[in-house]
Amino acid sequence: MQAQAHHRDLYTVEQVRALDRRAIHDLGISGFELMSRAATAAFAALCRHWPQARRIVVFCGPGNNGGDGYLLASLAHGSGMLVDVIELSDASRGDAAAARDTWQRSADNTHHWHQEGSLPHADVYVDALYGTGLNRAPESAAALIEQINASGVPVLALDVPSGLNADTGDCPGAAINAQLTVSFIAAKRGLYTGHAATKVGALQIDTLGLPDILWQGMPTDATLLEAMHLPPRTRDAHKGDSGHVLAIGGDHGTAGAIRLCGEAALRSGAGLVSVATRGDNLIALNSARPELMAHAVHGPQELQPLLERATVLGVGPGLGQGAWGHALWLTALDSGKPLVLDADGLNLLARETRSFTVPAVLTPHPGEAARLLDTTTAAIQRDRFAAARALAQRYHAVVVLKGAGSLIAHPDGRLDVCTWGNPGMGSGGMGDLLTGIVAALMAQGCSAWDAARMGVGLHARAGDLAARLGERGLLASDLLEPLRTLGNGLEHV
Ligand SMILES: NC(=O)C1=CN([C@@H]2O[C@H](COP(=O)(O)OP(=O)(O)OC[C@H]3O[C@@H](n4cnc5c(N)ncnc54)[C@H](O)[C@@H]3O)[C@@H](O)[C@H]2O)[C@H](O)CC1
Ligand SMILES: [K+]
Repeated sequence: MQAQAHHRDLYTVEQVRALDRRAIHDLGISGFELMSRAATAAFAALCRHWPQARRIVVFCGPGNNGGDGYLLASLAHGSGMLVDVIELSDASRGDAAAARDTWQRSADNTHHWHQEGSLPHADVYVDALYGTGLNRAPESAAALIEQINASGVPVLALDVPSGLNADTGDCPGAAINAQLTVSFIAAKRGLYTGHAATKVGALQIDTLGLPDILWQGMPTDATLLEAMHLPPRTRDAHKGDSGHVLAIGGDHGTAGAIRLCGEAALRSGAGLVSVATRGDNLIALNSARPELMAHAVHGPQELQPLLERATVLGVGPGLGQGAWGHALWLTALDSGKPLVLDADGLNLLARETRSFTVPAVLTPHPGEAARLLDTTTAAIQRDRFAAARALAQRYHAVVVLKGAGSLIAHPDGRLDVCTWGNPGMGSGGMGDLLTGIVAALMAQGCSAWDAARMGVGLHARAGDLAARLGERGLLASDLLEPLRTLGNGLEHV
């Protein structure tokens, strides 16, 4: 399997179709040849992943995804495997019909799927129902998809797990749970975010042996986030060189959130970290982490001198949306300091929209994003790429849309996708850490864009390192040590 030509580029379905057209019209490689190469690549992956497989069932849909399946079935039959093909219809057209004929000539083991029928057992099921052509929730195939998922037989998905939207990562209805997905020619962006995490399984991208020239000059939509960390400190560095983060939050009795934010900023290398919070949080903060300089702030007048000394602000953890929190939030936004907004800092922004002129990073989860765009969480998750870009445009800020496959969007349209992280990170306080990490990186001189990308990557990779002791029971504070290790580029410790 060749490494994809541009290993980090992600494409929309339309852009992949443009690549197909270029392959066919400029390189003179026919659609049927592409289909044959796809089948060959997928069959090789099947044999590598399941070397003991002797019996397979290939489920073929009406389009070219089905065509890939028919040709894979022919290859498997030719290699001596026992092969059944179950098809949704015999209405294939064009290349898919030619592929179906190829299968029919090599074996006549084709069955039409009936809802009441049971599925033949096999070592592996091959999902060739729908690929990039999926344009709505599966109707007739929904019951078949549920049967396949319930069978317990491992599934190899061709190009896209059927039912997953290759553009958005959304599943409008039933969708295949694959153990392995082999996707052709280019990485579709929907394979990396949203429901993809539970549908795709292991993912292999196969360029089908096409020459690099195919991708040159072709538009891409997004980029896979790469591991980043700051360069080592110069030997004569002192704390003043690494900026001063001011974390603002922690209403009565909510010291935990702002403490995690401050600690994460310290562990991410900020030279100084101050905390502006309610007076009754001071003892908790000072005893837990004396390196944090905690200040009791009753209102804007006490906040002002702290703002003047700060390089970057982290606003929102535990802030609340009451009079106190709102007053501090307004003063912070009017200070003209670069900032990271999270949690209630975002909920207040949803109530009083601002477009930022200073470097700003917003870190909403889908619910906060919905409030910021006056829509529903379901709408956000239906197209996370569009939502992240809409937020970045509306607020003129770098936006991190959290969730499986966090997206980092720049107001100019650039977008990175983070594939690290795990479900254990859904616990409280994880977002507070990210706020502190990003603020600390900005305080050390990173642009909002670089700080958001580096911060999301460090946060998620720290979560994966900490999850090696188990995802269940993973706590935000478990990430603080790995954060320091990764932040220094020492991930192999
Ligand atoms: N990208 C490449 O270079 C290659 C792509 N190939 C394969 O082709 C499919 C895309 O094929 P296409 O015919 O466009 O669509 P699908 O096979 O995914 O879908 C078939 C057909 O089904 C209809 N449809 C869509 N959604 C539904 C639904 N929910 N219910 C019922 N019917 C639906 C719609 O009309 C579609 O056209 C790609 O994924 C690759 O596997 C080449 O074969 C290899 C190279
Ligand atoms: K498929």
